[in-house]
Amino acid sequence: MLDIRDATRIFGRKAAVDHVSFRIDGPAFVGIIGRSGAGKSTLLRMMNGLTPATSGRILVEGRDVAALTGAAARQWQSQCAMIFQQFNLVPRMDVVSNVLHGILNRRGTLQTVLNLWPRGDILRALEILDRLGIAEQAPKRAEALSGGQQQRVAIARALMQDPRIILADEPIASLDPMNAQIVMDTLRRINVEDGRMVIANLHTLDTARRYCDRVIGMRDGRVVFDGLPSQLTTGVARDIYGADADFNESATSTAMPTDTSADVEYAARMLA
Ligand SMILES: Nc1ncnc2c1ncn2[C@@H]1O[C@H](COP(=O)(O)OP(=O)(O)OP(=O)(O)O)[C@@H](O)[C@H]1O
Repeated sequence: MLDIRDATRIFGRKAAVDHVSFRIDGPAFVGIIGRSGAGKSTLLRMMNGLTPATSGRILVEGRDVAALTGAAARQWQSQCAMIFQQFNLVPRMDVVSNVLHGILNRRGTLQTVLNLWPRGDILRALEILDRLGIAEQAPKRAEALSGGQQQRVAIARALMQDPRIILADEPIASLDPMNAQIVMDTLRRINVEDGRMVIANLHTLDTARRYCDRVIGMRDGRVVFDGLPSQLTTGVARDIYGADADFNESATSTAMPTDTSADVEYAARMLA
């Protein structure tokens, strides 16, 4: 379904993404790992057109989405939702309006300015929030929510687009372990229950091992590992991260400590 061929992005004289090729058939959960600057974000942004490719092709069912412009590019972006580390919500706006913003580009300017939404869209936004366990937060301002709740609102906004692919750029890097687990469980549920492909840049190995069907390791813009989580040994990880012999992978751990936050009950339900 997604076939990346020789995708390259050059900034100045540096190749941030350097002749990357891989193919994903079907709705897999794929993790991309690598040290800071390896090219993970640039690759993700190339997939949905936020960063144009310098060369190469990104084929989705045979169509090169890297070559799209104008309305066709925007239409592809709506099928390929993106989630960011910093959530990218409108902080002073209520949660349900933030979710409705997922379909902003399908609406007229006047409706948008007046913040008028069809009843059907509002009900769908509330349904999605309910599914993600945060329906009771709908009337609150986004800025009043915890980081984990805000990331779930961002996921709800992505789902509002009804995307085929969800691209998550370090979705849990700003969260404590409990919320990180809730957000990853949520993404996994969407992947399994809806059959949507999820590609997530992850900064911790244990998360990649635990949630992904497949892991791609990047180093200096290139793919240096592409395999199953079980093949991601400490030696392989050391190679991906370019770390020396005293590489300690527990430093990249998000293991969950005992915690009694308000989200524990929801986490327990998700994990049951
Ligand atoms: N807009 C830009 N202009 C110039 N250089 C850029 C730009 N975006 C990324 N780069 C460079 O491209 C390289 C890859 O960056 P990228 O953000 O894709 O890496 P990353 O693996 O996602 O790192 P991190 O985990 O720190 O986000 C880096 O050297 C970065 O400085």
